[in-house]
Amino acid sequence: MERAKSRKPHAIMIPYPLQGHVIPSVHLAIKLASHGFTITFVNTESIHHQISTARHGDAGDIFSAARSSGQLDIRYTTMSDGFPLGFDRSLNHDQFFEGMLHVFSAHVDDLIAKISRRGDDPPVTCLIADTFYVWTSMICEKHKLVNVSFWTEPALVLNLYYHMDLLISNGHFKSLGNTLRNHACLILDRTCLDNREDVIDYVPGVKAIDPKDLMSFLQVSDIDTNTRSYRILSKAFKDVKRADFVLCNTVQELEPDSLSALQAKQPVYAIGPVFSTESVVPTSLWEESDCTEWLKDRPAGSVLYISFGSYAHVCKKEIAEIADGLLLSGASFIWVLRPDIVGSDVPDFLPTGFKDQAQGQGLVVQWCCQMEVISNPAVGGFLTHCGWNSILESVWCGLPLLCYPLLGDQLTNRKLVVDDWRIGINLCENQMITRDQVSANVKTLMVNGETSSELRNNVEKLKRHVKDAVTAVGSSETNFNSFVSEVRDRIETKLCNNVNGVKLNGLEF
Ligand SMILES: O=c1ccn([C@@H]2O[C@H](COP(=O)(O)OP(=O)(O)O[C@H]3O[C@H](CO)[C@@H](O)[C@H](O)[C@H]3O)[C@@H](O)[C@H]2O)c(=O)[nH]1
Repeated sequence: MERAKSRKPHAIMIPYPLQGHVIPSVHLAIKLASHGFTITFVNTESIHHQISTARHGDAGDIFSAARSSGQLDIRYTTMSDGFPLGFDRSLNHDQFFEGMLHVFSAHVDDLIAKISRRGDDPPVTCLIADTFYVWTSMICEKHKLVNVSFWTEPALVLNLYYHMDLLISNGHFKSLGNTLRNHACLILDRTCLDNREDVIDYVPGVKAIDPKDLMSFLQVSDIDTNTRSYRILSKAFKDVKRADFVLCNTVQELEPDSLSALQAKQPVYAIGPVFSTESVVPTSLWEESDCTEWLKDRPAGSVLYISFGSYAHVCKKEIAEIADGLLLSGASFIWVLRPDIVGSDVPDFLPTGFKDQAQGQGLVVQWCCQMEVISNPAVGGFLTHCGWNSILESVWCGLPLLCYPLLGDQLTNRKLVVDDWRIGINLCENQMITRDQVSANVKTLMVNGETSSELRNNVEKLKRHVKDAVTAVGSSETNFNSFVSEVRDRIETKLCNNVNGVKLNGLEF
């Protein structure tokens, strides 16, 4: 037993193969390694290929600089996601997610078996996988690993998915499976899928939430979408209930009620924000533009930073209205528009002449180092799709937000930002976005006035909570240390249970 106790924990980490999941996972890997873990970090070959392409050459071992600067034991490997490198995952989104649902686990199984066979020192004892994966408990049981789920969205969103059964039984979310059970609806009449529209006030830890603020996947009335996303969600959020630990990239003080409700069910730790302002690990999937020169002589707080993240798409019409609204507002801006923002088959999406008209006022880039740009004193506001990383990063930099949620958790995140914390405003009030609304709201955010200063005061308060949380005595740091100690104990217990001649991933007793 003593031999087992003195060994370092060795965790395999598998982020979801999307930018907004890879970035916090990389930071978590570094944090765990600096607390004595050995980490084997796994990117899909496709993600590795995109990182390499963005850097115009093979990115190699992305942790090599972090390893030598911090003497961290992080190993790096890649695995197939089941599709060839040339397969356009953005364009063939549905097919890709079917693969994630049905094929990915076989590759994970293979990889873990391979790592176990080669007898790594220390042996693998733990798996840290993204909460959206549907296979984690099955893999952990098979390979006798401690199961850690990493949640990269707000605790509120986890809490709502966690209680999907309540939403279904109360008629606020009618899954297709539920509908099919109802014989009267067998004709698949769309009205059968209409969800209740009154306020949801029965989810533990959620005071009240309007159904329009639920994650988009729980608001669908389209049958095909409903079946596909429901199959992933129902499996993943059943599976998370079997995790030994759940790590959330959020802050206890920001979401105490949802966290308490979840903590009453299983060990859930708020350890966020998990990011570093000086990361040496390449993670960008697109080539970054350097905006420093452009920002150099801009007055403090004068530039609006705009990004819709790495995943969601925006249609050409919306881009045109935002573009015109920006010109009308007269505000300076940096606008990140990734090449597949409309679709990877639509290369030209900006209105003709926009770049010329915006010269001097704005800069359009395909990607940048967001943390570096929004930390620049010239930046004074953030027009965002409400991705959770962007919200945390914006709060960290004390920037108020202009919210344009597009899908998934972004709709729920908007509620936190605008309604609960009052650190942002909506870009538009109803579905249809217009240039006049864009211009008016950009001005409200960027030009000094009552609303702008109230938002700035509120975001400063939140920023203090977030920064305090990661100090040595702060909640996130304390939670992280408890997790490290608990996971070590759990590994030991697991090893004890496997004693008496059983060999666990190459570890002998
Ligand atoms: O030019 C850019 C734009 C973004 N980023 C970074 O990319 C990440 C983007 O993450 P996020 O803001 O969360 O947006 P998405 O990429 O859209 O993230 C996905 O993952 C998030 C976390 O699970 C979810 O909240 C989102 O809804 C989902 O779309 C952030 O760390 C940004 O700093 C850059 O470095 N450069």
